[in-house]
Amino acid sequence: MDDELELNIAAPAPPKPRKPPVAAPNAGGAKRAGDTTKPAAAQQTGGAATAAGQQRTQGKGPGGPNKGYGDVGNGSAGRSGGDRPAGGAKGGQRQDGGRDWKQQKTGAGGGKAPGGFKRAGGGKSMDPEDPESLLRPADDDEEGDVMAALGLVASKEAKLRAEMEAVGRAPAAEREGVVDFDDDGEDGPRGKKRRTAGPGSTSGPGGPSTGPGSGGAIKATGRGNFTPGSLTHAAAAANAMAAGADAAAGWAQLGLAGSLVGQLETLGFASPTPIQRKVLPVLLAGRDCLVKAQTGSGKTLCYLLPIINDLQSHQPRISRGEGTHAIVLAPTRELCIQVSDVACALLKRYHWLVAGLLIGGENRAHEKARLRKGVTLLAASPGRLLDHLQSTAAFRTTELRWLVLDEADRLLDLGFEAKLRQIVDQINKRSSGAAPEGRGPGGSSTAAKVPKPTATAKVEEADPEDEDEEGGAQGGRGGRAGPGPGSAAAAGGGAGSGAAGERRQTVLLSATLHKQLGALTELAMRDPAVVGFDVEQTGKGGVRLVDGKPAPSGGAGGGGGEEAMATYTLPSTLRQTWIEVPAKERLVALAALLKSRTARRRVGGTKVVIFVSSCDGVEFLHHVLGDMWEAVAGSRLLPPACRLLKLHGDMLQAQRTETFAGFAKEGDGVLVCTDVAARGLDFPNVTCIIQYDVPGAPAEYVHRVGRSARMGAAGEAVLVLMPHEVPYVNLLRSRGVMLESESLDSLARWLPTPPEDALMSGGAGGKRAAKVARTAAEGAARQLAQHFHRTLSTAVSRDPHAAKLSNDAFRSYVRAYATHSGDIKRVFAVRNLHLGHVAHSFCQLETPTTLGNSGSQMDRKRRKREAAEAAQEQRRKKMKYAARRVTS
Ligand SMILES: Nc1ncnc2c1ncn2[C@@H]1O[C@H](COP(=O)(O)OP(=O)(O)OP(=O)(O)O)[C@@H](O)[C@H]1O
Repeated sequence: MDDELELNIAAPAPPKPRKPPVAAPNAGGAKRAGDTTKPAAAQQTGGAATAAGQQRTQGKGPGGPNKGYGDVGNGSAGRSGGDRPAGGAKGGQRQDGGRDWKQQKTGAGGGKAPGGFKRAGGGKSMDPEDPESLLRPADDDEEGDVMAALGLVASKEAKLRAEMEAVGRAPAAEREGVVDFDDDGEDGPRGKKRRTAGPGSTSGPGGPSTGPGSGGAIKATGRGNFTPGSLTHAAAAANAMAAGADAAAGWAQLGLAGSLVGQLETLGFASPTPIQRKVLPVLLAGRDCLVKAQTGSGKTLCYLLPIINDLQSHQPRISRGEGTHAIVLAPTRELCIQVSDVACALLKRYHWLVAGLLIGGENRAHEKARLRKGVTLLAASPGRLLDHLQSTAAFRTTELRWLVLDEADRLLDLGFEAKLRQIVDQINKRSSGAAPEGRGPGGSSTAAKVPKPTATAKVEEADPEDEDEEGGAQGGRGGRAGPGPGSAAAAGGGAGSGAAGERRQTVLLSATLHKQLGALTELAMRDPAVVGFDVEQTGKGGVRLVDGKPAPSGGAGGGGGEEAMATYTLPSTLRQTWIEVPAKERLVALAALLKSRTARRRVGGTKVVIFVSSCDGVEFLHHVLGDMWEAVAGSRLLPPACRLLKLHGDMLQAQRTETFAGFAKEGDGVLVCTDVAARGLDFPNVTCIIQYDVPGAPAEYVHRVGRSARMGAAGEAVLVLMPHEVPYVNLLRSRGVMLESESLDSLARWLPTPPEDALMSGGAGGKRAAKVARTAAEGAARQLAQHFHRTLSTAVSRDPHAAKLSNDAFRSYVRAYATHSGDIKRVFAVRNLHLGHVAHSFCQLETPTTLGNSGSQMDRKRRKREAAEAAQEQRRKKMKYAARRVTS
């Protein structure tokens, strides 16, 4: 049976009974009656959507009734998907990469001379015009397959081109079940703040003051970037407002309560986006749902609105004492903060519903206290949630009705899969009345008396979230959080059945969701609707998701399989280019790109995000492009109002949160970051994404560039590639991602030039460069830039702090490079790196002969500990100072 391709995740799909919630003991909540139903309007809407033929429920094939799938939206039949990949655990990949490195070093004759580090041959040659050559195993050279694959790519390309031409810059079209928003045109006025308390509103602005943020459970205000009434992705809102009353009716027609519609208007969300129109009826009708939709298309409201609509409708009202009714899981802390902020804003009119946050890096004791009081809607990162599920007795989830996996493909990846399984297991145990370890059954009050597990205090240092982001557990500081496509397919038997599963609605969303079938089994979804996928009939009466073209036989090995075959749709307002840059010119090219992209200030601000593969890399660039640059060049690289910020997983949470909020509020700014900022973050007005270090799988590319061109705004993404990396462009193309090329020479006027005095003091080389500078020939710009680079490198080598940053960054870069997996590894093979030139781009005057220890897990932990100690010392000094002032 072709069970690898089929979604076999559903139990029979009876209408989900809503059990009357069981009031938590000692929670003070009166027993409620009649709270089991959804609002009638919601049900009607859901029904209407079904009747309208949007929804096709298939099922009851030979494989059992649990193969039923509703396809909402695009139902066109397509080709079957790819195979399950052949494993490719990260650890193995890394070892593999390590071997590459060692072999290369020894094979190249000791590696003393820079050239000695260059690849010592090996590896099958790739045809840059043939993306399929990247997918085949090295020994697969059957001509028939090649021609077939090329034919597929060519036809896919032709189709995409035709589509792009047809769409042009025209209004939004929904292609392949994914929504575009370019009908929203240019930026418009922001949504006016209107204080419209809808009919169902129970507490208007003047209502009880205990908003969701005031209960102690939320620290929303000022943390995230969501400020009610200050939508900066105003295109959709403007468009909707232009439609006037009709637009406002849009929310109500979907079946949302009047009070919620009123709050949406207050916040400036005048009408639903296309993806919201599709998803809301499904969720309001009580179904589970898988959603694949473009970055920046409004997926957050797709799940928050049905959740809030559901929670606010209960009579008698839900009380905090009942514990948590909805959990939203997200892979990064910042994304959790963002979701929690939006939830808080939407909950303003429902003071009895409380939103909160559980993320690594925060104080556990405070979180426990909040959980004890009760948090109705939780945004959580997996590690910290699991931690509390296992150790916080007062954390009540018996009433859990909603489980949302935002960026689900990332959460189902290797790094998170085990945690996710344990989370679902814990939730199911609790919901079915079984007590978590060390607790008496059910009763929270009993449980609350259980002595605090001693392990809890100890884990304060060994933060489980260390392993969550940036592939920490595998790659350390220099590690890459590459998705292990299909990795979750190894999940065992479903754990999510029984009472818990029956009551719970589960939602999975991502711009790059694909078929992690095994892990979906764990989630026990029933009869989930799918939005944004193609589906097709299987020969056995079932239905399966179709996402792109099938994998060539034999697969890509390692990281191929399902993800390898996925195709993606990006906002048509996003201009995507790639630029080929030799390794040794990378840094000056980056400087030129930055200058060119920040030179002109856009209305609303100019923001650039630079993606780098390691935390060390971020630290190095932040120092060199900031302070160091100014010292060497005599002037700032960036315009005066443009701040340079950094964000990575090794920063203390307080610094991370500050940067996150700061960059969101900033008018102009440049953020150097790792992939910790690649998913879900909604920084307003990001005008350009620069991928300085290559992403891993195409899905990572999609999420990185998705930080720009959100909600119909214009944006740009530039991918910097070394010559040997150019075939990646074709790989992207085969996934439906089309890039134009830009040449380094087109940036000539922005390349840095050394100050005249530096030239004159630079010996014979400098004098020659000075002469070139005076002739001002355009072709000389790169030469001059090289000279500037040497001056900069000398300055770095003389400054011990900068030299250390440079060393660490170089090593982490090479380590991260070695962790590329699957088909990507054929393009980004570490043996293809000219290490001498790469070292040069990190301002090294000589090629390091050893990769040393930087980037190791231990090293990473040590640095984090040191940073924490330094911060504590600073706090201590501040308190001492404050105390002295008080006494004097
Ligand atoms: N109906 C709407 N009208 C106007 N703006 C909206 C609407 N819905 C969402 N937005 C805004 O659109 C932006 C993008 O939304 P959101 O972050 O939910 O996108 P997303 O699809 O989850 O993106 P990603 O895939 O990157 O996570 C946000 O600034 C949000 O406030």
